[in-house]
Amino acid sequence: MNERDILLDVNGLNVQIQTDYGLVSTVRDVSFQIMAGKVLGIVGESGCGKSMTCLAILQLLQKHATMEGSIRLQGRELIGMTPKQMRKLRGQDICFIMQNPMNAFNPVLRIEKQFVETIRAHTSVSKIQAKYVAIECLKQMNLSDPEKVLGQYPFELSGGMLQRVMIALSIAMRPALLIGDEPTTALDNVNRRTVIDAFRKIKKEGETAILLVSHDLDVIGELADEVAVMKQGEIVEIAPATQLFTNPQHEYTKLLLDARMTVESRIG
Ligand SMILES: Nc1ncnc2c1ncn2[C@@H]1O[C@H](COP(=O)(O)OP(=O)(O)OP(=O)(O)O)[C@@H](O)[C@H]1O
Ligand code: NI
Repeated sequence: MNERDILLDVNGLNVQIQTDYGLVSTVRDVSFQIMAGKVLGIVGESGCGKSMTCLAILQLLQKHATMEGSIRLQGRELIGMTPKQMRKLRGQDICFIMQNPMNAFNPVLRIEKQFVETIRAHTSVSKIQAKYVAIECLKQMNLSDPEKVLGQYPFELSGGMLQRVMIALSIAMRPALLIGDEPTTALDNVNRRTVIDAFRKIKKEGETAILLVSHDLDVIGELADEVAVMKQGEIVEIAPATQLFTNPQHEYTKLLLDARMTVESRIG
C-alpha cells in the first residue's frame, strides 16, 4: 500500500482525564491507520474509550483531558494545531456524526441557515447554489420535502430526521474523513436502515473514509473493511472485517461475537 493512500494515521495515542480521584487513563497506546476511502469500525464494551478516541481525533476533548501521541490526517499532524485551524478542518476535511444529532445544531436557527452557512464557510458558492446543494443532499437522504425541512427549527424534527440532515450535510461537504460515533444507536429501524444506506452510498463513492463506532456488530459487519476491537482503552485486535468475524484471534473478540450470536438465537 502506497504511503500516500494513508488518510489517517494514529500512532501511540494516549488520553488521560484529570478527575477528583487522580488521573484516569481512557485511551492507551492506540495505533491504527485508515486508508483513503475505506471504513474502519471500532467495537468494544461501554466505557472502553471509543468516543474518547473519536474526540481526540476531532480535538474536541473536554478541558480536563490531555493527550499524547500522533494523529496525522493526510500527513498533517493534528495534535498541536490551533483551535482555529481545527475549526477549519472540522466541517471541511473531517465531519462528525454523533449519537444525538440535536447537540450538533444551534436550536435557535432554522436548518437552512445552518446548512447553507456551513457549506459557504468552506466553499465559495453563492447562497442560492448552497441551498440547491442542500436540497439535493436532503433528497438523497430520503427527506421527501427538503424545502420544508430547511424552513424548520431543529426541535421541529424527529431524532431520525435530524440525523439524516446531519448526514446530508456531510454528503454535501464531501470530507476526506467522516467520523460516526454510534450514528444508528438512537434510531428506530426505519431510520437506522436509511442511515446505514447513506453510509454505504458514501463508501461506494470512495471519496470519504469512515471511522465508525458502533455497538451494533451488524452495522459494522455491513460497512467496515477493517475492525478494531477495544477493551479498557486498548486495541486488543485489529483485522480485516471478514477475517475478524470468521476467525477472531483474541478471546475478547470471541466473547463479543458470541454475545451477538446469543442475542440472535434468542430473537430467532
Ligand atoms: N469526565 C470524566 N471523568 C472521568 N472519567 C471519564 C470522564 N469522561 C469519560 N470518562 C471515562 O473514560 C472512559 C472512556 O469513555 P468513552 O466515552 O470513550 O467510552 P465509550 O467506549 O465511548 O463508551 P460507550 O460505548 O458507552 O459510548 C470511560 O471509562 C469513562 O468512564
Ligand atoms: Ni461512546
